[in-house]
Amino acid sequence: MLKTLKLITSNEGKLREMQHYLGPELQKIGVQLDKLPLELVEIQGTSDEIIKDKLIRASEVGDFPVVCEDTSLCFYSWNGLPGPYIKHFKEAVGIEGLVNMLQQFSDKSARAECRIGIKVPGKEPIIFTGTCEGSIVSPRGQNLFGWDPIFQPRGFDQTFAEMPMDTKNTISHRGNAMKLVLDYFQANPNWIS
Ligand SMILES: O=P(O)(O)OP(=O)(O)OP(=O)(O)OC[C@H]1O[C@@H](n2cnc3c(O)ncnc32)[C@H](O)[C@@H]1O
Ligand SMILES: [Mg+2]
Repeated sequence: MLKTLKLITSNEGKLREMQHYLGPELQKIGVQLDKLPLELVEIQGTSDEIIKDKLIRASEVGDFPVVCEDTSLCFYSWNGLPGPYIKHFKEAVGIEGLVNMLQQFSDKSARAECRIGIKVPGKEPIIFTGTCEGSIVSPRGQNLFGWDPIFQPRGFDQTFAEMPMDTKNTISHRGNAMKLVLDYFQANPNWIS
């Protein structure tokens, strides 16, 4: 019988990417990824503090294995801001506004970070972090997931929004964190039983 891991997020884009990449791979090792669309409360703090707290809140949703995620977008010219507050910045000023935040700086470089937290009842929480270096550009691309149209990963001519999901998942912050999740499950096959 498959063991179930509930993915808790309010974000359809994250759900899609995580189910697309993790779903089939986890199934091969006997774990079924199920979705639970729910917005967890997020504290203020560093990205590490936020995911730790978010994971505690996720584990309080029910007595079953849970996975949650938190994404940061860090501008080097802004010493790491907006960071974990990117959602609020984007809601306040839009993606054009995010591009404008860097107008006066020649350094447009940015780092995307993804933290995936997993909590199995009775076991220690585990957090996996993946990053992706890139730069902030004028919006390009059809995929309208978050700030994808303005993030061009280093070494690529396309923004995330111009790439197929498969390509994005092989290089992205989330893809890199998801690889670590799979490595962990493969090394610890009985972890969630
Ligand atoms: O319920 P949760 O999982 O928290 O979903 P959320 O949308 O609130 O997500 P975050 O708190 O992690 O905030 C991250 C913001 O960055 C956006 N985002 C997350 N991952 C992204 C990605 O891979 N590409 C573009 N935008 C992304 C997302 O839409 C949010 O506006
Ligand atoms: Mg959130």
